[in-house]
Amino acid sequence: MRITLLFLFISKLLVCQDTSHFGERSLVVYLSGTKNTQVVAEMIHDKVGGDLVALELEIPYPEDYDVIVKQVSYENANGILPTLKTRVSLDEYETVFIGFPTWGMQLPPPIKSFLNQHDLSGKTVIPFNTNAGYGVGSGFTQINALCRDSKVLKGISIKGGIERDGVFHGYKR
Ligand SMILES: Cc1cc2nc3c(=O)[nH]c(=O)nc-3n(C[C@H](O)[C@H](O)[C@H](O)COP(=O)(O)O)c2cc1C
Repeated sequence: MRITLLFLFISKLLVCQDTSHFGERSLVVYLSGTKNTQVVAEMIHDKVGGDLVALELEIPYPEDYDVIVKQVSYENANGILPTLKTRVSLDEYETVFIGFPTWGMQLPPPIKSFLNQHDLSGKTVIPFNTNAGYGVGSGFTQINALCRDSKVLKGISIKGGIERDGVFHGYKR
């Protein structure tokens, strides 16, 4: 059932786009703590090809949900951009799909790090999101603001796990 819904979701995402130029020059880059966003990223990658990259941090977030929430809140309040372990060269890509979970009703700090460190100007950016049922929050608006010189297409958001309540569709931290 869940897989069927995800297929419908990906189809909807791609039907909304002009897919004629997707292919070897596409990148699907994502952040995922408990694999919900990862599953969606893998499905998009299966459809469009190109490369698939998971963002990893130099210092991973702690295991405990409440501790992560506090850390993320502190990072957001103080403009802290966590250091990424993952290095990506975007030169060869025309289209970049960017996947992220909603954290504190906004973009997770590691996605802000990625957008801060990479030049996406002139590229087509397609955001996608999973969340616990409260939606993408300001995530897509923030992507638009951080990718002013890109062509940002309409993103799609889907309900994933509810980590706060111990509901995991991917895996438990
Ligand atoms: C630090 C943190 C903050 C979160 N904040 C929200 C939120 O504000 N709204 C929401 O709907 N879900 C929130 N979630 C839940 C995740 O968005 C949801 O479980 C998502 O599917 C996780 O994706 P992932 O498995 O790819 O990490 C939060 C999760 C974490 C870890």
